[in-house]
Amino acid sequence: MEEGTSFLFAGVNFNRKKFAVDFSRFQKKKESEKAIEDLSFLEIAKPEAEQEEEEEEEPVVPVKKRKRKAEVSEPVEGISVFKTSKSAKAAKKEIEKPLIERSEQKKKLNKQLERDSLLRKDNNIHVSGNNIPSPLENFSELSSRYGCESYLLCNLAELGFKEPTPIQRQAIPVLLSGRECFACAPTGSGKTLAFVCPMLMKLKHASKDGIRAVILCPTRELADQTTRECKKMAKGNKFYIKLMTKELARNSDFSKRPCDILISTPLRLQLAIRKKKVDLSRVEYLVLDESDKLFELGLLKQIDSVVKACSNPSIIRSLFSATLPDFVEELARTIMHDAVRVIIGRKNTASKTIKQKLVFAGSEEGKLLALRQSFAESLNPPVLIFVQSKERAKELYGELLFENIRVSAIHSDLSQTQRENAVDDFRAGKTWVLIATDVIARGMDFKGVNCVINYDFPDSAAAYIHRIGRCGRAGRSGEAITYYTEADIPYLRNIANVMSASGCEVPSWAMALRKQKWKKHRPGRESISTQPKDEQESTNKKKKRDEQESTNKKKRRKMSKNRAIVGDREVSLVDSSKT
Ligand SMILES: Nc1ncnc2c1ncn2[C@@H]1O[C@H](COP(=O)(O)OP(=O)(O)OP(=O)(O)O)[C@@H](O)[C@H]1O
Repeated sequence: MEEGTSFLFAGVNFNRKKFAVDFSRFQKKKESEKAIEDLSFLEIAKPEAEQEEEEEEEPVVPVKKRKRKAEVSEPVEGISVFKTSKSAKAAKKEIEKPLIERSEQKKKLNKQLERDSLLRKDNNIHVSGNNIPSPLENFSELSSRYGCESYLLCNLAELGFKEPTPIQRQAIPVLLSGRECFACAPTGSGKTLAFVCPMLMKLKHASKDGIRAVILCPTRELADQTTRECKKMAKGNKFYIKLMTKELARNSDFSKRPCDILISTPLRLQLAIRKKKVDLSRVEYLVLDESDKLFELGLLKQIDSVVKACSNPSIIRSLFSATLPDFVEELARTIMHDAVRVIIGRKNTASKTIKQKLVFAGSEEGKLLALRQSFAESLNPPVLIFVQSKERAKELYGELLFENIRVSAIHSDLSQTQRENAVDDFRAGKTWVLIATDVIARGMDFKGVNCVINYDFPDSAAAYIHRIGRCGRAGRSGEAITYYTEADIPYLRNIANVMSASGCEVPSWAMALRKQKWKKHRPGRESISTQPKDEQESTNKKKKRDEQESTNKKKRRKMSKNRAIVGDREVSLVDSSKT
């Protein structure tokens, strides 16, 4: 390994030999078998159980037992052949008691295992790992099994959460029992609560002993939303919950400010680590939300520095996402210990409550016409429209602005305040249509979005799942429309597969297309405009001329500031020796 490269990168080429022990832990085994194997008291009871079965098949009494029987007493016609002593009887009872207890325990355990597997089956929960805790039947088990404080149960009730969602049923007990976890569950299925609730329960109370939990999110918007959700859940218990802003990352010394839970994007936290503004050595819980995004190449180094800085050996790490590619699991296994894997439904599938549709738009112009037509016929706001770049977001915004539709756009060229306003206005219903790049494709919880339109074809199946997952959340229904052009056809099969896996109708020819080796699909597209092409060209030329003119003006103004007229000569005021 290169010097300075950390263990996280070592996992990129997952060495199965080197990690044979860890790897073997994740080999699939029957859950019930495992639970039985792992309970120490059953290790003693197991041979006995086997013996019982043997006894049923073969009526021969084992030597040991016969001997003991003879020692105790064998009444023949009412007379004891051997003298029975009180102490022998007592000894027999003593021996029998734990055996009975063990067999009772075993019966109980088997019943529990049956209940667990039924509950998991009903909720489509798939688990693997050692000795996995029982799923929750209801929220009140949080207090009966784990001593949850009443403030948290009150908050759940206040939020109207009557029953745990499938991911919450299983991931909460896993984390509460101190186990690491990687979890994959559909979009909008309540993953946030699945990691926030056990975190609050384990941290118990606010403290000033430094940062104890970190949640990493791939975007500022999601970090902001998670902070708000965390605060809602913690209401009534004065935890210090902080969102890492740029300002805090640069200038605030966290050793001087109390912080129990820190929520950040990887970039900001890495900056604070580099500037020695945070000490993460006491962190007990680390959550990587949207973990597959965080494990993408662009963010991997930042994640690595956070993982390294969280040096507490008893840290509990967990990964959550609606999509969990195999490479992320393999990478995660190299850093996690005895982790439990929880998958709800099938891995990498879209939420079943979304009606998905493909629309052939032919060309870029066709897309705009199709969009206008669907707005005229059946606009059912709020609607979220995804495009592939910030330039295209601006172009489409320009086109829709004059259509008497309350529209706004969000992309990375906007300031943070502008981005926040766009999200807030959409949430508050001030705008009906939000045009967005993939910056808000993941994790954002807009409660009532009715329809997601993929104006530009998504660049991967995962992007598709996350984008359309902005509607159809928490059991609500939603609609997803994906426009495609000739350029997108080779990539249609990946999306068609996702659609078909969640029970939507897909044209058979799309499923029969050749399998593409996946690479990000972002083709060059004509600009979004209904202007005829020659007009478009002249508008573009004019735009360019105006831009050039304004840059020249700025330059001239700057230069004239640095020059003065001395006598009849114009001289430079800039010290030429310094330039
Ligand atoms: N037990 C529950 N009962 C009802 N609603 C719930 C429950 N838990 C969470 N929710 C609600 O479900 C919605 C989706 O939750 P959340 O944002 O955590 O989903 P998610 O699985 O993280 O989605 P994504 O994959 O898009 O990030 C939220 O509005 C949340 O308030």
